[in-house]
Amino acid sequence: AGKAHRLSGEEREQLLPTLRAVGWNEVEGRDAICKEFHFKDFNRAFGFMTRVALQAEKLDHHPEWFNVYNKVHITLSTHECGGLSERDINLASFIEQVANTLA
Ligand SMILES: C[C@H](O)[C@H](O)[C@H]1CNC2=NC(N)=NC(=O)C2=N1
Repeated sequence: AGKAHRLSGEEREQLLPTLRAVGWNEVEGRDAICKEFHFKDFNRAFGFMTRVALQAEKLDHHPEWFNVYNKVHITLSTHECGGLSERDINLASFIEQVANTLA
């Protein structure tokens, strides 16, 4: 499930640009990243959440998220280390894969 240490500056320079390029942003005043996903309808949005939820359980690493109808807002951070860790990058990558197959 990846280490739970906070990402170093160097690791961030390596890992965050790819996620920024697909719409992830850093959260103001918090060491976390977030992104809003839009789907055609609630059914697809919830299907997306279901698949992410199952992977979150498998990784034992869970998103903070808000869903209203076809929109899902996701924030990722590692509570154990109080900031971004490898686990967040891994989960974000998985989330992108699922979103791309469901958009
Ligand atoms: C007990 C359980 O392993 C821990 O609480 C896990 C669960 N899911 C988690 N999710 C996230 N985002 N951060 C954590 O530190 C975390 N810890």
